[in-house]
Amino acid sequence: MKLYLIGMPGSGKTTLGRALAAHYALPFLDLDAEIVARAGQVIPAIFLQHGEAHFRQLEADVLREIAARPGPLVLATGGGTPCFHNNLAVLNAAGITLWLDVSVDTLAARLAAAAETASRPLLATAGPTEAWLRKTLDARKQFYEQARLRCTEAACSASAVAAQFATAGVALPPA
Ligand SMILES: Nc1ncnc2c1ncn2[C@@H]1O[C@H](COP(=O)(O)OP(=O)(O)OP(=O)(O)O)[C@@H](O)[C@H]1O
Ligand SMILES: O=C(O)C1=C[C@@H](O)[C@@H](O)[C@H](O)C1
Ligand SMILES: [Mg+2]
Repeated sequence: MKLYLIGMPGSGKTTLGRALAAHYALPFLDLDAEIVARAGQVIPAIFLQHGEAHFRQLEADVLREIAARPGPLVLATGGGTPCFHNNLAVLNAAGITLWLDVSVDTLAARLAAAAETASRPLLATAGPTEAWLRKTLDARKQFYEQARLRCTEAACSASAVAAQFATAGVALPPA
């Protein structure tokens, strides 16, 4: 069983993904990091040199490769992953999707640091962070809502999510 974390930039997919992988003793992968390794360029450079459409194609290709691998893993997706190239269908077909449903206020506070913005090209070029987050969440919610499971902000810790999985009968290795 593969576990796929989806949600807005700053919602904590990478952070929670690492924690859940440790909790269940599963391999952890971060889709953004896999794309960087494949392209040999950091994400802002991919956007700058080749544009978003090229990034989205790479993202879709690498996602499908990971989904086709045998064995369980935890994958932190990119913020936009479920919203392009029918990726949501791939995610829901091959594993359990979990949406980290975090408020715009919290996202804005977490992403306020300059280093957080610089590594996220859509944010870096968008103008005021909070307005971009609100507009983007409005557009993406229809995709995120199709996740099989959802954690709201206070319950997005590894222990709370593991308890939710146990209740939902999600078949992951015992912690
Ligand atoms: N539960 C949490 N409580 C407080 N801060 C958090 C929490 N989860 C993540 N953060 C912080 O928020 C920032 C963004 O987290 P993270 O990189 O895990 O988000 P992400 O969803 O992977 O973002 P992206 O989509 O851009 O890759 C980091 O500085 C991280 O330390
Ligand atoms: O929200 C988005 O569309 C993105 C989020 C990041 O995880 C990266 O995948 C990239 O910067 C695009
Ligand atoms: Mg991340």
